[in-house]
Parts: sequence; structure tokens; C-alpha cells
Amino acid sequence: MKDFIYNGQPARVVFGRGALASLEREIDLLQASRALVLSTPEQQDQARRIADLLGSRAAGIFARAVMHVPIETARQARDEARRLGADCAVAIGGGSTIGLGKAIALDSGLPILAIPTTYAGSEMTPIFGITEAGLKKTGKDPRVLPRTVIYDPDLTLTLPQALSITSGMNAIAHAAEGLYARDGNPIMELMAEEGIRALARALPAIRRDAGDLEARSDAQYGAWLCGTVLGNVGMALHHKLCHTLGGTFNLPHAEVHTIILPHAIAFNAAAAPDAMRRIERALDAAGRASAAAALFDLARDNGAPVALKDIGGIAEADLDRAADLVVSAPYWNPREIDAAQRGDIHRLLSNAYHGIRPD
Ligand SMILES: NC(=O)C1=CN([C@@H]2O[C@H](COP(=O)(O)OP(=O)(O)OC[C@H]3O[C@@H](n4cnc5c(N)ncnc54)[C@H](O)[C@@H]3O)[C@@H](O)[C@H]2O)C=CC1
Ligand SMILES: O=C(O)/C=C\C(=O)CC(=O)O
Repeated sequence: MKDFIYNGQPARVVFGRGALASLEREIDLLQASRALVLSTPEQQDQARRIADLLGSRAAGIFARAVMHVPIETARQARDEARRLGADCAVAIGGGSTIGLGKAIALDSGLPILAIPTTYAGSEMTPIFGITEAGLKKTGKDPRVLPRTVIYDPDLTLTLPQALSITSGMNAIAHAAEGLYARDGNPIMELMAEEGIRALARALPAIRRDAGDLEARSDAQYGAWLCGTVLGNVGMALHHKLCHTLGGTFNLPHAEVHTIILPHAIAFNAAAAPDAMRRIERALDAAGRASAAAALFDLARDNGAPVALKDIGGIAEADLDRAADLVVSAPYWNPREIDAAQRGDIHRLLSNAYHGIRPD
């Protein structure tokens, strides 16, 4: 057993079908009485339902969250929170809405109660991202970690099937990289392996029937575990590639994670054999397929995109720039990344562009 530091991060989790019914009690436990409810425009009906449940404890609704938290939206939401005298933010939605809550908390220290409806995992992390002048900056601050998280699988039934699969792969990516993190520890490894296992079980069932509540519940459980891993240990090449492609070419977050993951894992396989064994075990692929190939199959067999060329927004010629950006400011990675690796990174991107299954 290697030496490690485990730094538990406080968050109260209420999990299960019908968990939303505990909302009032949870707001009381936060000693809040004027909640600002946040959502995207697409989820404003759900935001209204939350405000109705809160009754006099709802100060207002701000239903303008968008992907990657543009600074202008963050400023409007912060102004609205001040104007209404809000004493907490209730974020119902995916990473975009929870990210907006984090932008408010960063400025004001308001506690966040998160009600996640995708599998991206932001609700379990102290990581925030804000986009200014086309550049997304991320950072860590304990003030933005949601204080309470309500996971109610009923609320994920409306998550479109395609996004359910890619969002699940986004969650798996956090766990896969957590398994070879430089600052990893045995507790996170347990969570990562179990998170991958739960999602690998859930995604084919959701693909068969988007209304399968048992599978929706499994997927949220997996997302919780994988999000916890993201919030506790450092991410590596895969997340660097996705942040570069998402930030520079504005590609859709969950799809990019889905397409890149098998290739990043193949790139790191020889440098992280224990992580590969755990991923293969969690995917029930041991002795049958490599971790990278099994991740590719999980995405492809459940109808997710596996080629960058199929999602648009990036041309093959753009891969040169992406490879330059990745090697010029790499994240720590189990296989060292420097200028000498540029050719291999370009090859990785080219394989992802064409959707070639890694062996
Ligand atoms: N700070 C962190 O720790 C993390 C941040 N993120 C950030 O979150 C963003 C992506 O978040 P995602 O959750 O992938 O997508 P999202 O929050 O952008 O949601 C995508 C779309 O799906 C809709 N949607 C979500 N749940 C739904 C439901 N149950 N029913 C119907 N529609 C629903 C949303 O309203 C939106 O239109 C990116 O900006 C990413 O960088 C993602 C993971 C972790
Ligand atoms: O970019 C952010 O907002 C912060 C982290 C993530 O998006 C994690 C991820 O790539 O899924």
C-alpha cells in the first residue's frame, strides 16, 4: 500500500426516488429562507416546480444558465441574488446550472443546494469554471462545493437518451482518470471502480428503456461516486484534451468526453497497468478486451458518437492546433507529456477524429 493523504470534503447527500420531497427540510437545515432557484431556459418548468415546493422560502427564479458559465450570465445572476436578498442558491440541472450556482457562491459565499439532473458530477466538486472573452478559466475553492445534494432519479427521466449515455461516459471519465491520479488514494479507487461498474450496468438498460427507474437510480449512484473522485483527485491527459477541444472549438462537453476517453486511456495504458485492470474489471471485460477497447464498445454499442468528425465543429486540419495546445501546457499525466509527444498526441486526436477503435 502506498502512502496517501485523504481529504474528505463535506457534503450532505439525500439519495433516492422521491428525495425531492425533502427539499424544505434541507433548506431549513441550511438555515436559509430566501432561495434563488437556478436552471437553464430548457428546464424552467422544473425550476418553477422547485419554487412551488419552496413556497415562501423561494425568493425568485433565474432560468438563464448556459454551458460554460459566461461571465456576463454570472454577473446577472449575482446581481439578481443581491437584489432579491437571497440567502442560498438552489441549482436544478446539469453542470451548466450547478456551475452558475458556483459562480454566485464564489462571489458571495451563498450556500448551494444542488439537484443534479445529468451525470456530469459538478455537484460533488469544489471546481468552478467561468468563461470570459472566449477563454474558460477553472479553479478550486471550497466555497463553491454544494453543501447539500439531492439525487432524485425521477428527475432524470426527461434527460434525453443520447445525452444520458454521453453524460454517463463523462462521469466514467472522471473515475478512469482518478484511478491513475498522482494524488490518488485507496478510498477514491474504490469509489472510482464502483462508479464505473454502476454506470456500465445502467447505460445499456437506459438505452433499452429511458424510463427504467432502477437503471436511472444506478446511473445517479455511479455519477455521485465518479463526481466525488473528480472533486478529490487530479485529472490528467483526457480532461486536458476535452477542456482544449471544448474551450477552443466550443465542442459539446459530454460528447467530447465520450469520444476522447478510449483514446486517452489507450495512450496511458502501459504507464498505468493497475488502473487498466480495475477499469477492465468494472466493465466486466477482463480477458476479453482492453480497458480502452471496452470503453469504446460501451459508447458505440449504446448509440453514442465515437468520432469527432461526426459531431461537427472541428475540421481535421484543426487537430494540429489542438495537439500544440495540449503539449504546450499539459496537466500531469502518468505517461509524461512534453513537446516530444506531440506526434503521438496528434495521432491520438486523429484516431478520435475518425472513430478508430483502440486495440
Ligand atoms: N465544475 C465541475 O466540477 C464540472 C463542470 N462541468 C461543466 O458542466 C457543463 C456540462 O454540464 P452537463 O451536465 O453535461 O450539461 P448541461 O448542464 O449543459 O445540460 C445540457 C442540456 O440538458 C438539459 N438537461 C439537463 N438535465 C435534464 C433533464 N433531466 N431533463 C431534460 N433536460 C435536461 C439542460 O437544461 C441543457 O439544455 C460544462 O460546462 C462542464 O464544463 C461538468 C462536470 C464537472
Ligand atoms: O470545466 C469545468 O467547469 C470544470 C471541470 C469539468 O468540466 C470536468 C469535466 O471535464 O467534466
